[in-house]
Amino acid sequence: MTDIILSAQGLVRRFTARKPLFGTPSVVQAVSDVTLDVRRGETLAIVGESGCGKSTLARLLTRLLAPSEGAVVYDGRDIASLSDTEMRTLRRDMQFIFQDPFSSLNPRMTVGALIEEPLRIHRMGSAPERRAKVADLLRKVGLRPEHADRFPHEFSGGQRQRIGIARALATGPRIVVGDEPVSALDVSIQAQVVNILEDLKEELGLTLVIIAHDLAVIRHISDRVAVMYLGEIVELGDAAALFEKPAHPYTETLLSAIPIPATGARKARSLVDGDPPNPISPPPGCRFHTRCPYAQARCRSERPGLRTLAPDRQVACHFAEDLSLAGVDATMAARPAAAERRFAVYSNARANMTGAETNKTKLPTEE
Ligand SMILES: Nc1ncnc2c1ncn2[C@@H]1O[C@H](COP(=O)(O)OP(=O)(O)OP(=O)(O)O)[C@@H](O)[C@H]1O
Repeated sequence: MTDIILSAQGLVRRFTARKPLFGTPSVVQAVSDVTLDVRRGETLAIVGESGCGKSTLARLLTRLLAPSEGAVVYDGRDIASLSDTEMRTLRRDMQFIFQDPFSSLNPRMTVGALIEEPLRIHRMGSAPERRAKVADLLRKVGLRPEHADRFPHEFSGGQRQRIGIARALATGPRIVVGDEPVSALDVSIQAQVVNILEDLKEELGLTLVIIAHDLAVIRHISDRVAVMYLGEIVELGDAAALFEKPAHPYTETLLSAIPIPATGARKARSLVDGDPPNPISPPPGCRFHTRCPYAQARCRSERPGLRTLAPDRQVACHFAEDLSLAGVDATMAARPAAAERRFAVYSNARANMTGAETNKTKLPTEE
């Protein structure tokens, strides 16, 4: 048995969008050539701003969506080639937790019926066995068996997401993919739900893929992190090392938006402003160059591929060595030496640009 349970191989997914003024169809490449392995038993987080293609990638991985190009391989088999019977097994093995616990649960079904539904679809167990299973699942997610007779609207957002988790676990999956499973919840509830997921992952030996736009949410539970920008993975690696030393300027930006716990409410200032470019016409060269404080001529013309920078670290940046190995980290505001080194890298990069080419950027100063 290999330690890779699921892998994306050169995945591309295009959507046809309509231009509002002329009605001419245009194509959005939501996922562009993504290659990624999910290791058995790990928690892999996929992070990035809204619109970068995270949900599309999650749907491709679970076959809720078919790729335009590339393949998804589960346990050594391309899932596009599975027979109907094998596909049913795959549906049992892979479950999805949706972002919005308010709209993803049918309001007309009792909680018990909602959790039991996947068991009935897959013809698993007799009616009494299914009822016992529902009670067990409710307990597992911190609810009570008698909650089975109530309806979703009787529960808070956090409780509804627990119901969503119980439903996802009903068939005994091996992989659970959570598409921003806590982002619709109050911040105070998010950690509770994330912790439940993590505990269940350990208890049941699951593999977890968690989609998030906020690194703070996944900081303590992920083993590895994949950072996406405009449809591409720009950095991938061991979570602790990546949080300690981001190698891609975009990862650094995401990290700099996380509050620093030791200093209370203070935040390090984000390095880039504005929205990402329109995915219908992504910039040439490195897609991040229009917002990157370190961008140089090469970045505007040459697209960097994902390459291995260190063991368990891949990055798509021409200058990753210069930037990451300079000792930059997200807490630079509290570490003057690191901030100075970063400023040196930043100044050198800026010195190589002409005034007209310089991106609109902020210096990495404290708030
Ligand atoms: N069915 C669709 N038709 C047309 N365009 C789509 C469709 N689904 C996604 N897109 C586009 O693909 C890009 C990626 O969308 P996706 O939802 O995967 O991003 P995301 O990172 O998950 O964003 P969010 O966090 O907002 O859900 C976006 O530009 C989006 O508008």
